Amino acid sequence: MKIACVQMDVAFGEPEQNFAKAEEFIKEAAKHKADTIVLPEMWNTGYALDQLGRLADGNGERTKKLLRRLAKNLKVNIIGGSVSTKKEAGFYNTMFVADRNGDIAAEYDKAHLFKLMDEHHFMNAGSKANLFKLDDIVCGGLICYDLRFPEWARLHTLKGAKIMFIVAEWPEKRVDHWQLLLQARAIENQCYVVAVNRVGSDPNNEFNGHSMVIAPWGERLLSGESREGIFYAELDLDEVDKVRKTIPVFQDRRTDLY
Ligand SMILES: NC(=O)CCC(=O)C(=O)O
Repeated sequence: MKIACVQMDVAFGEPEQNFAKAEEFIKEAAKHKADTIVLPEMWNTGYALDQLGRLADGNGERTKKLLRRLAKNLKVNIIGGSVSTKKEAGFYNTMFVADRNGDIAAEYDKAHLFKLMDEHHFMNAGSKANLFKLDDIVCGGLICYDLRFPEWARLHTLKGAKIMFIVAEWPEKRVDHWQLLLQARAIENQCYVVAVNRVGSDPNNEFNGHSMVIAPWGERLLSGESREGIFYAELDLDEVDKVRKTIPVFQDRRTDLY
């Protein structure tokens, strides 16, 4: 599976600009024969949390329409990063996934809200896991701060995920945590981790990308520097089974102890 990580800058509180840019990036990645294209977190509005009443996507309709159209026309899978959505109960940080047929394969509301960026004052947390199939491969999808909760990633790999997609607006000042935690999640879960972070800045933070693709043995297949652009990597899914056979962590877990 050829992966395209769209490490884009997000215009703060400017969905029109961001929708146009995301579309251009997706088209460019499709030209490079990507199978699966991944966008970053909250790419429609950025963390313009006090403007969500005006800016958030109503039930994600605009986002779903864009992703479905592009996925179907270009015959690609799209992990739509996440967008701010307005649903009946309030605002959410929502990931939509569209498959090559143009169907929505997943809708996931971020489960862990990040207090340091005030998310809990404005957003509601989701409470469902995010498992979906792309080209017959079981995948999981997490959003940014979710990465700090190993049990959450584990729950997805216990249910069969071989690729974990993680989308983020993870500030530069903690990028060392980002890199280490991503590598740890890949090694401990013996799965591919595909992680896309934004670049640029908003009124509160600087973001320096470092999107990463990590193999199940822990090798960094991609470390996306700090510039805006698309970064590519190839996944060989047989590697997951090989690594899980070599060190059978999933069989050796002491479920009688924990
Ligand atoms: N957008 C987020 O959830 C940021 C998480 C983060 O920066 C962290 O350190 O965790």
